[in-house]
Amino acid sequence: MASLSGLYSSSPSLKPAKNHSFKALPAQSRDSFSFPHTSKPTNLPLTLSSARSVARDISHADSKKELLKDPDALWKRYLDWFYQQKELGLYLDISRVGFTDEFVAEMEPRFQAAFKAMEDLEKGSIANPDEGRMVGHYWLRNSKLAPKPTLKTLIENTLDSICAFSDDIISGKIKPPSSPEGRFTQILSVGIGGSALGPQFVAEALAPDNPPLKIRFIDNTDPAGIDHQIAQLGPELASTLVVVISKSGGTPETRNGLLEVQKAFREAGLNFAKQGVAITQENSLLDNTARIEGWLARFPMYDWVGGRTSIMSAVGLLPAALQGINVREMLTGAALMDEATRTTSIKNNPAALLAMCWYWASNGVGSKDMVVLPYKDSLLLFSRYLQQLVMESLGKEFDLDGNTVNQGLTVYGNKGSTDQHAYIQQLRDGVHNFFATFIEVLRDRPPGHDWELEPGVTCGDYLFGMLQGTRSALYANGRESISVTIQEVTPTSVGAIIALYERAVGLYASIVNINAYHQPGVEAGKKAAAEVLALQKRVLSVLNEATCKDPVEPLTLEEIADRCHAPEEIEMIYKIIAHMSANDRVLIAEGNCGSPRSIKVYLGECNVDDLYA
Ligand SMILES: O=P(O)(O)OC[C@H]1O[C@](O)(CO)[C@@H](O)[C@@H]1O
Repeated sequence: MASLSGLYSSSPSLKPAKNHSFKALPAQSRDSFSFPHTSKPTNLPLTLSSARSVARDISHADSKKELLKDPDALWKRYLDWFYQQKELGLYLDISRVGFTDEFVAEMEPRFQAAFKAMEDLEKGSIANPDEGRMVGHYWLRNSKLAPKPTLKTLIENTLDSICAFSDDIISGKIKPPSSPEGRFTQILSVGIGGSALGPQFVAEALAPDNPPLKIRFIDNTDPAGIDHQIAQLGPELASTLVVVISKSGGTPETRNGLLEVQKAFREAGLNFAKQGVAITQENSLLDNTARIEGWLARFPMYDWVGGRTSIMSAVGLLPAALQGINVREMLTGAALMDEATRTTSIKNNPAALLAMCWYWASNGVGSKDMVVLPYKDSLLLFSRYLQQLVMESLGKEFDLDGNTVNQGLTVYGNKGSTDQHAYIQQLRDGVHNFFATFIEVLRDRPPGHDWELEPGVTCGDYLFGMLQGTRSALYANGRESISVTIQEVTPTSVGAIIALYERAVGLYASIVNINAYHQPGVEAGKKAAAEVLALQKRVLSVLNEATCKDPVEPLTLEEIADRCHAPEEIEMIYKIIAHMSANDRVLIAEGNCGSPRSIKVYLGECNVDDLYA
């Protein structure tokens, strides 16, 4: 086995690399931040703007080379910008991001405005103007901040009822009606987006090896995926608590998941209502269904908590508590981080430091992607969780003044060191379109479990070495990185990093002047999907009419499109037919579906009732 020193010897040395593309001094205008800092082949003619961009890169690369040549200066930069939240044992290192003092000074007024906006938001301003809503996820971990006493009471009562309900489920006081086990053993969580990603991340990060209830997720309308989850439960369906989560209560994927699960319950002769729990806004479709059908329990979601920041509401807390995770500690960790990120000094505010680095690294226009690399298996889903938090919040067409800005920040990542054997080759040597965030966890294993797999070296030392080696290798090749360090993966530290990123996203949105709390783009896709399903119904009706003729009249795609009065939708009609035909639906497609021009379609049977519908 290679020794650790051997491992390092194959790493690139810390010498200045060619083709740096670090930034120089910040440009003065908003406009000048819009030049992506990708390295450009120098044999191509340079436009004025790209020449300016390259000039900034070269100038900054020079200062970076200086730092690389001078470890003392780098260490000083490390110490100068090192942030620590003592109570949480959380550190932030931004020394490997190349911002300058001038840049920090330039950002100061924007940050002061962002801090003020955040203060107003926490006091209950309408921080989501498009939807006319307050944004109150910070109140969930400090109910005293809620702008009205009724909200404070609601938050506290909900938390108490979550804890009491989960205690009763775990202890067996509340039993499934027909399970031989006599207690609930499984959770089947049905929800999507913010109604799944938080619970998934928390389960992966914090659930004990043998939780009182194991959790599974249906987070899509993929029938095979749903079947798989139900099949995996097998006879344990009888002891499964089905937690249906949807803030709006009308999301189609979640509704479909619920209907499929209810069908499975019927087929197994089980009473779904006695095992169903709803987490949703009062009087939503889901809430009304649960109330009318008499489900086991209902927990509230609030108008003022967005899906992607709902992890500290019943959405995240109930599934966590049912798995035996200490949700009050999660809330404490988040509250401590909230406190730390309220300071209006950029240098002492870890969320502001993150937002500032994101701005620097991506020129404030998302020109570079954020690669999130937790070196800890249990944090595997953090990047997926952040994808929604960051991209749904920041990916916006218009700014708050109505200007077209097409903002965003792309997030991806999986975990280290696994990714070192996948895409880190490109990060080190390939297209320079990213900055990295390392998440470091100092504690490798619970105390007393460690052992040395070779003299002086543990498995965790290797993981540590891989992280540090990758950070150095990236930096040596001009690739910027942030490091967030926590002591251990605990409910407190997980609560803290969630709160850290929530606040960083909010501040970043302010400094780029966008609404972080709406998602108009998602609606466009949902609307288009509904139109496809409406078109499918028209296609079926046209085909039914042709099938009911004597003799049956098989139709070409053109004929179907004409009769649907949608000639412009012929491609979609073809796709609808190909999909239905692949699924053995009533439809018969003569010819080869791979050759759209050749096919003629009719239905397997004529439905006379539909003719007059
Ligand atoms: O909780 P709901 O209302 O079902 O929504 C699920 C997800 O869908 C979105 O609205 C996007 O469609 C997300 O913002 C949200 O987290």
